[in-house]
Amino acid sequence: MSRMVEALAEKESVQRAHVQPTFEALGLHSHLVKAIRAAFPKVEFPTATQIQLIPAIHNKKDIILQDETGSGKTFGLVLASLNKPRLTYSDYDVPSITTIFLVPHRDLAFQIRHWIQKITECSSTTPPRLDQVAQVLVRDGQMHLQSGLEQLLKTPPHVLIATPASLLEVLQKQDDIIDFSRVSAVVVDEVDDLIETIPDTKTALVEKIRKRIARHPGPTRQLLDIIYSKRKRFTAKNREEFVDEPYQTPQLILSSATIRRHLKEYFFGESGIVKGDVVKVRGTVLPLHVKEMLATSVLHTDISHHVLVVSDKTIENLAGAAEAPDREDVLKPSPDEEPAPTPVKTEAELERELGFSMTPSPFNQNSLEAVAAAFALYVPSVALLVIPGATSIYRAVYDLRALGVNAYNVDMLAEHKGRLHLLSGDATRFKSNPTLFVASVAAIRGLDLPELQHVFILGTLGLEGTDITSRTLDTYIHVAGRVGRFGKKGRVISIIDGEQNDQQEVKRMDKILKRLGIQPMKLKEFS
Ligand SMILES: Nc1ncnc2c1ncn2[C@@H]1O[C@H](COP(=O)(O)OP(=O)(O)OP(=O)(O)O)[C@@H](O)[C@H]1O
Repeated sequence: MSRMVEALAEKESVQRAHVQPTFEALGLHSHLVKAIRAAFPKVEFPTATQIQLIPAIHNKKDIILQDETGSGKTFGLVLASLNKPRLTYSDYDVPSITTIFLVPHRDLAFQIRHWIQKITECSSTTPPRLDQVAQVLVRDGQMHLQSGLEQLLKTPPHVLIATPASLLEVLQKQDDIIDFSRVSAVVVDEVDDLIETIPDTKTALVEKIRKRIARHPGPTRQLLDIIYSKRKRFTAKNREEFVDEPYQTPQLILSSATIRRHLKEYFFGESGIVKGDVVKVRGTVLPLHVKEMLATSVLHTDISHHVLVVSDKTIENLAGAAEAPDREDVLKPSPDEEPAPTPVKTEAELERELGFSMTPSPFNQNSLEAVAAAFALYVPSVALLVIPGATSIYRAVYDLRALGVNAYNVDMLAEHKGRLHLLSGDATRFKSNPTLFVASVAAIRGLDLPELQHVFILGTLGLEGTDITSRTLDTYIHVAGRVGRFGKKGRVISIIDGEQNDQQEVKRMDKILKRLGIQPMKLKEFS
């Protein structure tokens, strides 16, 4: 670099530092900031969301955090949580849990732990053991809840990351395992996924959903009722009775890109959990309306949306799709990289495959072929395929492999099934054999694979139910939001069966995009 270029770069970084607060200025300890920079060299300055969020967390008031997908909400929550001081249970001199993250699925839990692990490893020459800093509690084939419970008792971590169902189950086994009056904060990440609410209107559909929710309130509601039982008992009228009672409950942080009015009303009203002052941290998002024309504001402009309609004979762009400009910015495959290692199959996997080879597939093979074709055309290193929840991920993987696609189910604990892709850079050396991760909608909220530029959606049924509700639209926003993160370009390609039920699927997709105000674009390689 010439001296002049160096001087200019230095000037720019000085100017930036003047306008943009540093993590230290927001209250993060300098040793933590050092570890963050060492673990994530690309993280230099806080994002706009983090600038508001980190000081708000230190203020201890409840927080509603809403900003677009990929704006750094979860990452900011992790940093602020690691910065919190640890309390101890004075009776036993054992450290208590400082922050509990409630997340909708195991892979997000492991992603968060992986981030914490990276930071911990960079925190000193003799870093603390990971289980002292972060533990995951999920219902998982590989991890028995009993062992999670024992681990929690033996070494309470600074940060506990759990799915609500597993934490509830552990509390039902041993209700005093966590003293919630000692917990500093409870983060409900992807809160609208964990707590379903609906608008207060009187349509038959809304009534049906309301009854279902009343019958099955779900583990998150039950868990928050336990953690915040003291708040629930406290009203303006009985205030006096509680004067002498310690009224200490954890700071509650509700986070998502899509928090609708009816969810806030649930927290402020019906639930009796949120009282008093709440800090609202909002980014650029505009309110989500029942008529969704503003919803694109929560989708990045650098994501383009495409729909391929598939029949026995053709793969076509959706009628009415606009001509797309050339997308040089979306990476093209680069053939000369190192080949990816082929993992050895387990006995269970081989047995499962044998079973599949003898049974007909539930998937429309034309649609899977369209996925395989678009994947081969566009994907440089990694893509995500979202399939309907009622179908088998393993079967989809098997069928796609038969079509020559390097497909895997997402598993953030396994190197080649996601872990390698959690941090940008690690997997780019495997470009010659791009990977397609297959997941259902239930397992993609909050996932962050920095290289991801393509998401495929197989049919509309994965987008929550057969009716189009606000949840369907929010689900599309979250699926699309896996790409276009942090200034990267992205494509969302929906694959729709054009021969099903008088084009019902095509009409449904068209309606979803219209309600979201999205103009689909043509993929010029298809007719
Ligand atoms: N200050 C920062 N500078 C650079 N990169 C950042 C910064 N903060 C977060 N990131 C990166 O941005 C990506 C998205 O972060 P994160 O998952 O926290 O977003 P999010 O808002 O929670 O998204 P979603 O709504 O989809 O869950 C991650 O790869 C993270 O490492």
